[in-house]
Amino acid sequence: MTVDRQLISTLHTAFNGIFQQSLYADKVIQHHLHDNPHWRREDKAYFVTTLYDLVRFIRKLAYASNASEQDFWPVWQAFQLLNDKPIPDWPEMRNLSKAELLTRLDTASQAIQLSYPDWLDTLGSSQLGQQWPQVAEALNRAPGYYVRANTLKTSADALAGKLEREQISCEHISSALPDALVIQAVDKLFKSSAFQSGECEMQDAGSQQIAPLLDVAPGMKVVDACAGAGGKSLHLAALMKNKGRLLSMDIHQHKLDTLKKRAKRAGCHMIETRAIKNNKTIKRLKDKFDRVLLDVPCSGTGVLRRNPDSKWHLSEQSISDLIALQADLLQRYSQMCRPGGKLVYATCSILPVENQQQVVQFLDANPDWTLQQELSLLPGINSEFDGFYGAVLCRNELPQD
Ligand SMILES: C[S@@+](CC[C@H](N)C(=O)[O-])C[C@H]1O[C@@H](n2cnc3c(N)ncnc32)[C@H](O)[C@@H]1O
Repeated sequence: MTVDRQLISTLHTAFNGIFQQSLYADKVIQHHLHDNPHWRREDKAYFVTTLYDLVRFIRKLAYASNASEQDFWPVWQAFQLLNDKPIPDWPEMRNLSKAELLTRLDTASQAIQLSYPDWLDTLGSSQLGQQWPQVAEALNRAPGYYVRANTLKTSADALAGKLEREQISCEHISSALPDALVIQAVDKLFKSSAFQSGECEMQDAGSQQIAPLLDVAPGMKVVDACAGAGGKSLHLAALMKNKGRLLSMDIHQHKLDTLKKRAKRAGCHMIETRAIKNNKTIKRLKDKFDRVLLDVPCSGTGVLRRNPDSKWHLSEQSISDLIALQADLLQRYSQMCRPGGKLVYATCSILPVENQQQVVQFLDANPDWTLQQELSLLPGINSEFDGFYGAVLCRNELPQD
């Protein structure tokens, strides 16, 4: 295989956009794909997978090639060598061999070998012990792509047939995830008629395991208090068969606006949205709901496969701020649940300090709640999907007089 100079020059520009101008990798990728419509399918695939891998492994590649993390050429050359890809005869290439790179890496620290910041490697090890290296490695792999059949409009079988007819090959995952399909050719999905007519939503198969924890039924009153753009609200509406009340809230109106558009496409007419302006918005809803979903802001460490650049943007301080916010939201927003109702506390974090430890602290301070069930999806340990956590908490009935 020859290496195309124009493709690699574009990769270089994209790399600088991410590492020198701090642009988000997905935005940079979208921009360059748009600017290069003539690229062949394999060029596009090489560009996207290589750029994401450079982001994932930048620390390791820079160390192995004895270069700065800002220095594209040796980093890219190390990537090519370590992945047994061709090295062109260009003046930018150094006199490097794969054996030399591997020898340097042999004596590198675990954080460098796994390509994580030191502080995150230390935190991961202290939180997950011996499981951490496996989880860290799994989070360094490219993600799979999944859709959820919108059962308000179709079934997973009918959707699979329709996607296949549109040249999007797909497969059922398991009977435990009846509405989930894994798909190839993700680039074709958004233009497909199945997607445009609201018969499916793109949603990781791990994420699809959160809404069912709420054990909703048609006619219930449910609030999704950190709804964002509505991935889980749409799933809840489908599980409720569009019957009852589903209030989707967030502090950001623009996310709720996106949610409204998605809800319209998906035919989820039961969804009402409300922006949270202050604590009064929450207090007014005290004891009002049968079910409360708190899909709280978190480190996103469970979804690093999709957002590999975020491991370089996170910090110990940002995680400790998030932990304080999560505890506060759990305490205040849980009051919207009626006695006898249920709340699901969820994150896309793999860190117990954002998950189990938050729940233990909440239960210690709130004896009228009990833990019914916990789900902890750890990539590389018990899940091939993204990392998610969900705890089902029940608010005890008030004692009868
Ligand atoms: C993990 S994301 C939610 C993802 C969403 N549930 C989904 O499935 O697509 C967390 C959301 O919490 C929102 N958020 C942040 N602070 C909040 C607060 N004080 N109250 C409610 N929502 C908040 C963020 O805007 C973000 O949309």
